[in-house]
Amino acid sequence: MDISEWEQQHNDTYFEMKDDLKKVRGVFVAYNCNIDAIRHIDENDINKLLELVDEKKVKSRLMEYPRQIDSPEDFVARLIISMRDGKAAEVPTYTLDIHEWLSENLGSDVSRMGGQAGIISNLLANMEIKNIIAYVPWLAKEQAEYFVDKENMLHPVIVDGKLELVHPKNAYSSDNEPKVNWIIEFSKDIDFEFSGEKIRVPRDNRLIVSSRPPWIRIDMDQEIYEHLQEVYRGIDGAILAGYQMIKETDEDGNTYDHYVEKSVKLIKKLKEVNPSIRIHVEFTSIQNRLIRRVILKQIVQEHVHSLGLDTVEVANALNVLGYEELAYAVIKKDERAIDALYEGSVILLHELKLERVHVHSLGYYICVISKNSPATPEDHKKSLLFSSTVAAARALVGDISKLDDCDAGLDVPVWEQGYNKFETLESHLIQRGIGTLKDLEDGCVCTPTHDVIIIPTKVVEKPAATVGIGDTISAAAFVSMLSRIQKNNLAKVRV
Ligand SMILES: Nc1ncnc2c1ncn2[C@@H]1O[C@H](COP(=O)(O)OP(=O)(O)O)[C@@H](O)[C@H]1O
Ligand SMILES: O=P(O)(O)OC[C@H]1O[C@](O)(CO)[C@@H](O)[C@@H]1O
Ligand SMILES: [Mg+2]
Repeated sequence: MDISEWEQQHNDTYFEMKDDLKKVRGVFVAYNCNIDAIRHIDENDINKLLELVDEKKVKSRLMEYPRQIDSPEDFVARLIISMRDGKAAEVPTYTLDIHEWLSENLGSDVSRMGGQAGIISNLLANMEIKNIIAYVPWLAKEQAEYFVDKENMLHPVIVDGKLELVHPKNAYSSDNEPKVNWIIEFSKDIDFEFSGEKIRVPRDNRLIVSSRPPWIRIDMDQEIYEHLQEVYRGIDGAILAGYQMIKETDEDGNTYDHYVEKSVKLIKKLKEVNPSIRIHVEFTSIQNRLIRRVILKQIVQEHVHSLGLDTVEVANALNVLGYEELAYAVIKKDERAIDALYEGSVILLHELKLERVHVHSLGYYICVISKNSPATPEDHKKSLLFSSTVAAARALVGDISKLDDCDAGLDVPVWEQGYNKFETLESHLIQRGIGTLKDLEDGCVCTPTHDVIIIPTKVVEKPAATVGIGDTISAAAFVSMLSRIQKNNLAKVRV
């Protein structure tokens, strides 16, 4: 199929999938919500920041490449690296001092909902999907105000010993404080000088300072946990994210095993609430390699059905699973990269015993599916095409505030460069005997051990916002897949 036929496929599928969303009875979303303090900086700002820090210290930090931000010098060093190399980065800070320092010396332009779970909760509630049940262990009053004010936006609370679902603004604890992340955005071609080196920013990008306050815990209130089966409204799927918050040993002396056990217990509880529930984990950048491996091998493997991640995260996952060479091939920007990405996705599917691995990359998605997936390859393909249109709408407009806003994605073209990468993979797979030209033209290949869906996707030339588009892609695809499972089940009942 040529690019115009792929555009037609997007548009033919869209209205059917949009309509099917109403078949989903409810989605549970946990854990991480942030307030994202967003600041776009220019030359003046970077020069002002440089005056506020010790140049010698920054120089030495630049060499050391800090993995966490403990001081203003660490922050400025990571900012210079991001601006100079044009690479998006997300760096944790364990001290609240950085938030204070940035508030005093930089300030933010706007604050918005952040965190995979926060972004996904709002997206799905705005897409008018029934019963979006968010669970945030550290829900504070200020954070609760960032949830969309809609009736289907819910959070569990215990009232007189019984579980109730209310809007998050009525569910917060006044003991909690908001978790604020800083998103420092900068544009291509900014010029500045540091220690005699002239630096020109090669592309629009951002540095994310992910706060990790001492009170953060990936856990669930015991009373809510015990009453969870009272959620009788039917939860067809769960989207879980935020495991990157788990520490090797926390301030209370609990090791990561404690939180792995709690996380697995919640997944098992959700399966008690609905034995046919599908569980999705949205991945993210996890600096700590031990924690990254523990999440994959002890939470995702055996307990989770679906994994969403971008290409860098595929490489990072492969790396800690022992596939260092393949991980490097995924990251290298050469012809083989997309092949390695496909191979790596298949390895993740089998090694982590998943039903589905959905990888999003700029211009194409790859989704590998196990032979026992409750949705057909055609269902998966339609859900990917639908999510490509929804993501394009979000990139174009900056947000989705109602389901019809997604229609805006229909006018976004499939990206030529993404289509070319798709064709590269198509030809390599045919050369290796994995699928015929006909299969690949449809983007749907069935092999003896797994099925593969590959689609070229819509890309917005000048996106209004980029943070959270990956979360949007994964959530829209996963939930529309849930609607297909519901549709198939309803069809069986009718027969
Ligand atoms: N301009 C754009 N138009 C459409 N999709 C985009 C655009 N920019 C980024 N994307 C999609 O968003 C994804 C980013 O996902 P990810 O890296 O997981 O970031 P996040 O999780 O913060 O959203 C990319 O892989 C790409 O598929
Ligand atoms: O790991 P954290 O601190 O929850 O942040 C995860 C992501 O959520 C965001 O708030 C928005 O996606 C970003 O700050 C960050 O990339
Ligand atoms: Mg992501």
